[in-house]
Amino acid sequence: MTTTKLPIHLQDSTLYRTQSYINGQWVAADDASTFTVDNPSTGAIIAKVCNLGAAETERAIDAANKAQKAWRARTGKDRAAILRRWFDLILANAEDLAQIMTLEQGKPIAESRGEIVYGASFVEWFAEQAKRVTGDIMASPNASNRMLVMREPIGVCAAITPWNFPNAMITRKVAPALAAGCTVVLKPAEQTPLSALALAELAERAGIPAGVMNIIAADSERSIAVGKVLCASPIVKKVTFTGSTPVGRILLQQSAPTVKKLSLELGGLAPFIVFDDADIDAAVDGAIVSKYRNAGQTCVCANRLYVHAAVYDQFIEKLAVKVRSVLKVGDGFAQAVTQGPLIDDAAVAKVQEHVKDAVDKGAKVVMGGKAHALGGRFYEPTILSNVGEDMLCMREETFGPVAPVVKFTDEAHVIELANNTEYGLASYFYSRDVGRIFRVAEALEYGMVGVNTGLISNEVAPFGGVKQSGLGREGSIYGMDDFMELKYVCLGGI
Ligand SMILES: NC(=O)C1=CN([C@@H]2O[C@H](COP(=O)(O)OP(=O)(O)OC[C@H]3O[C@@H](n4cnc5c(N)ncnc54)[C@H](OP(=O)(O)O)[C@@H]3O)[C@@H](O)[C@H]2O)C=CC1
Ligand SMILES: O=C(O)CCCC(=O)O
Repeated sequence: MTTTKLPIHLQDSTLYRTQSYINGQWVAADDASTFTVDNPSTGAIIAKVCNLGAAETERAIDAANKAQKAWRARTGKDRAAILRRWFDLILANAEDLAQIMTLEQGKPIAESRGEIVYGASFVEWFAEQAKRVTGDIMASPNASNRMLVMREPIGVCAAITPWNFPNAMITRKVAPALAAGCTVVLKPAEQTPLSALALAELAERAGIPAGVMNIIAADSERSIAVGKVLCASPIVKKVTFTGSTPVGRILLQQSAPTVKKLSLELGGLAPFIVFDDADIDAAVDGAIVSKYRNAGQTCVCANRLYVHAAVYDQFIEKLAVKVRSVLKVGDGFAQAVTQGPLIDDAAVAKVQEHVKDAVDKGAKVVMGGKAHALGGRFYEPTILSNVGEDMLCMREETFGPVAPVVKFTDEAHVIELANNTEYGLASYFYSRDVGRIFRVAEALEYGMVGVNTGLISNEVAPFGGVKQSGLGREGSIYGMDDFMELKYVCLGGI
């Protein structure tokens, strides 16, 4: 653990871990190497984190495998009690966890506090679900047979998580895995390992046994080797990943030789449609939440806004007024800030590229459209009008605070445009016509549809996408299914 002076004040400084966690031990890299983590608001180095690799990952898999037998043998009720202690500890330490998150991820402290509660909700939910695993008895076509179906934990799971939700993407994977009786080896993103390691510290205090939850921190280069080991291992039975579609494809490919089960939460290109019968003020509020949460760095962010011609000017005007009045860019720790920095220079470059491409092709900058005066990784909340389908921001996930607004006139055509993508994660629309609500919700080729709301995520909802946005669902009553196998037992000679 670190004993050097921390860059922030924590009530409990022992949550600020820089070593990885394998088999209940805090460990450094075999070669003692480290990587730096910075504060995206200032660029200041906030930690040197041990940089683990392939050999340490093999040991973590081995530990998870050894722990698996005893963990799965416990009752669901027993596992639930331990998860519940983890949940209580996360909430008891919520302020420290939020401080760590804003420090390494940059999001406004209010959003970090919200994410800790959101992340904890998955631990509570799956602690409850651990007690509710059931099987089935089927009517046999043969009178002398009896047919049973049991649910069993799949075994050792690998989890790879992104930087945009450094807490909730971990709990949304680890909690259902542990509840089901699986053990886990998790690799967080290079940019946000501290939140993951703090969660491991609390897991240890909660009594999660050695080897059941292991965390391997690594920089981007070593992450590739870690990923290869996790995918190639015949011991690992499942990979669960949140991140970009290209990396999802790599993991799928790497897992083919060992025929693993995969859950993939990948990129999105969410359409946000405002029909002419919509409540425009509500649509503006929904667009702000959906587009600018986490500075536009979520996979369910509205990426493409389609607004009916009859309300287009009114919508843009109201959106611009609201963005100016409610969004404040700055350091996530500063008072009243709602928009932190982007995660790194590459993220800023991607946003700049999308805006430049749009402007070059004829888009009009309604507001923003440039780096914020604060400099660094801060980018102005941006609205673009006169947008066309050929622009990059309409074809690729921008992952930044840019709202391209397109005019449409026809319901069938806008559905066609919304569906004209390889992605299928979240979609949104605003309408007060009940017939249209059903028609459009059914026609959108997406895993999730928000109707008259821009915020759809919670622990009860099945989160996930169709097409190349991924495989499987997280959270909800279905979230443990991906961590369990069905076993059919046939009793003969009755
Ligand atoms: N669906 C979503 O929620 C997310 C989507 N994205 C999208 O992806 C874009 C790029 O973001 P980025 O952070 O690069 O996302 P990545 O998909 O590259 O990273 C997500 C996670 O995967 C790890 N990873 C990357 N490559 C490999 C590999 N070959 N083997 C094993 N693990 C790997 C990363 O580790 P490391 O950090 O060490 O490289 C990180 O833990 C964003 O602009 C956005 O469009 C990004 C994050 C989340
Ligand atoms: O962006 C992601 O990777 C997850 C979306 C956050 C959420 O709404 O759960």
